[in-house]
Amino acid sequence: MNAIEVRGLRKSYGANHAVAGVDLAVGEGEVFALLGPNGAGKTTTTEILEGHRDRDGGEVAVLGVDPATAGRRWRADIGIVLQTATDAADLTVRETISQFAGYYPDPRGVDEVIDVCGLTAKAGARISSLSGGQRRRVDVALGIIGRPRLLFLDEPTTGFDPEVRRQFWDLVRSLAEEGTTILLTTHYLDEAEALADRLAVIAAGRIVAEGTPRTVGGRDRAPATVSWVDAGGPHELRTTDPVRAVTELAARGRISQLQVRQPSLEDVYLDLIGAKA
Ligand SMILES: Nc1ncnc2c1ncn2[C@@H]1O[C@H](COP(=O)(O)OP(=O)(O)OP(=O)(O)O)[C@@H](O)[C@H]1O
Repeated sequence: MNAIEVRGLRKSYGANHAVAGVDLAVGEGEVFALLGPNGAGKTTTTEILEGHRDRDGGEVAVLGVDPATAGRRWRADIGIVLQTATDAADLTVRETISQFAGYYPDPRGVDEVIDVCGLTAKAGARISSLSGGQRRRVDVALGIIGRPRLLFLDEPTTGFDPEVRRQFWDLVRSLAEEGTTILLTTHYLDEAEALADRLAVIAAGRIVAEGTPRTVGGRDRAPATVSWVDAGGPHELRTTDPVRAVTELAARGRISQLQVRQPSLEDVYLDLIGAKA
């Protein structure tokens, strides 16, 4: 059974077809990234999967259950880290996490979660005194405290400094190793590349490409860019056979600053969403 199975999902707000026929399958234990520009329909899609928004059409099964009719047991298997930060309460980090732990039948240890989320030094601090990135880590802690089988991460590292982002990636990897299925929404393509087994690019409510970070949108078959400088100045060549291009260049004599660049995930992504001519 797939952890997530979606067919023909549709959701409109008036005349705005925010989700216009999305098909999606995420296997158990997979880390799957949903990419797309602002307003593409990612949040609408994930909120339907989380059971937080109703849909106009299509079939949806999350952990084998339709989220529109799912009950408390299903909810205990789902972890959610939303875009909005935790409300600034007067409770401390430890108190907040302990309180949430009480909502679940088989929670992780509070101190273990505080530790893996890098919050040990702040465990006794009030939530209202935390920085934006620290609060975000509390959001993540609350998302994983219930030991979810499926974790939704909606732009989880926004506001993280580079070091904390790397720690967070390690945390996601260790959750994935434990078998947690993860649906990640992100605008950071390096994050998708580092974490996702597979990804889908969504634009204007439709999936425009799906694959692994290496192959999506024909990335593995796309032309490479060879650039160099010679007596005539800088040059650039797009070719599907960079080895041959480099061999020919080398035979020609004096060149410098030779570079061969395969298209990055960002290049492919921008092409897919029509951001480049
Ligand atoms: N509650 C709502 N009422 C009306 N329109 C909405 C509502 N929520 C979303 N929309 C519209 O639906 C479309 C998809 O929005 P959605 O939030 O799903 O996009 P997104 O891909 O998550 O964007 P972002 O990257 O900015 O978070 C947008 O055009 C948005 O304006």
